[in-house]
Amino acid sequence: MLGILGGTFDPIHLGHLRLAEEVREALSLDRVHFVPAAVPPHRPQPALSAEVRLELVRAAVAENPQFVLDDRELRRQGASYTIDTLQDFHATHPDHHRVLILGMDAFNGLKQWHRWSELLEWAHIAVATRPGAPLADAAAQLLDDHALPLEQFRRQRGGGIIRIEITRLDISATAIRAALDAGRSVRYLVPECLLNPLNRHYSAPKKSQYKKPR
Ligand SMILES: Nc1ncnc2c1ncn2[C@@H]1O[C@H](COP(=O)(O)OP(=O)(O)OP(=O)(O)O)[C@@H](O)[C@H]1O
Ligand SMILES: O=C(O)c1ccc[n+]([C@@H]2O[C@H](COP(=O)([O-])O)[C@@H](O)[C@H]2O)c1
Repeated sequence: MLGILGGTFDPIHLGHLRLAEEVREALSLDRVHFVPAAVPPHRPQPALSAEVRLELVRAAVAENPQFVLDDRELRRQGASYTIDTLQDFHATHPDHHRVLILGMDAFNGLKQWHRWSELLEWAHIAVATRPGAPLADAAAQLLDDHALPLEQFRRQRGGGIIRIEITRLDISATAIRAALDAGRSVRYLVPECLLNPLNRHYSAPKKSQYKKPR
């Protein structure tokens, strides 16, 4: 089974990496594809350019052989709808079952997604706990309607939703951008190898493809 972790990754942080690692382990996934969104739907556009977000994800996943940088959304035109991404994974990896990995905040908003009701035709969903994001009532109903025990989840090609308790790391890209903007340290919130590139992008906005953080 392949894990698919989509995100704006503006920037990628240790919360994303632990999310991927713990879900990979819990579900015995072969690997996790990190898929940066080009034009993320339903939110303001990212502060960092797509090229910079891609390079930061590349550096962050480089040392884990079970993590893969996947730039398919950056190669597409227009909004990065997850339904299109899942269908594309089906085309490129027809022999692999797919698991879409979501933090609870993202799962709570799932019913606002483009063609959301078709997502489970193309993948399972794994929902991970996240501090500050309790399971909303409508999402709890969705989870109940599609919950599958682990054994069946592994056997079935898609259609199941599984909730996974992960280490609760209260880290967000929003807080990281605010710290960088204010010139504060983000050490131990992002992988060590991202500190220099991030500080560069935030201290030299005019020379890079940097856009003013919102
Ligand atoms: N600390 C975390 N714990 C669990 N899940 C997380 C965590 N951070 C991000 N995620 C999940 O990772 C996916 C991509 O998140 P995203 O790139 O939007 O990061 P973010 O930190 O939520 O960013 P922002 O603060 O800009 O909204 C989403 O499914 C989100 O729920
Ligand atoms: O397909 C959609 O309509 C849709 C709506 C909102 C979010 N998503 C995807 O969900 C992932 C997490 O989104 P975000 O905004 O938390 O970074 C990312 O891959 C987005 O492209 C997808």
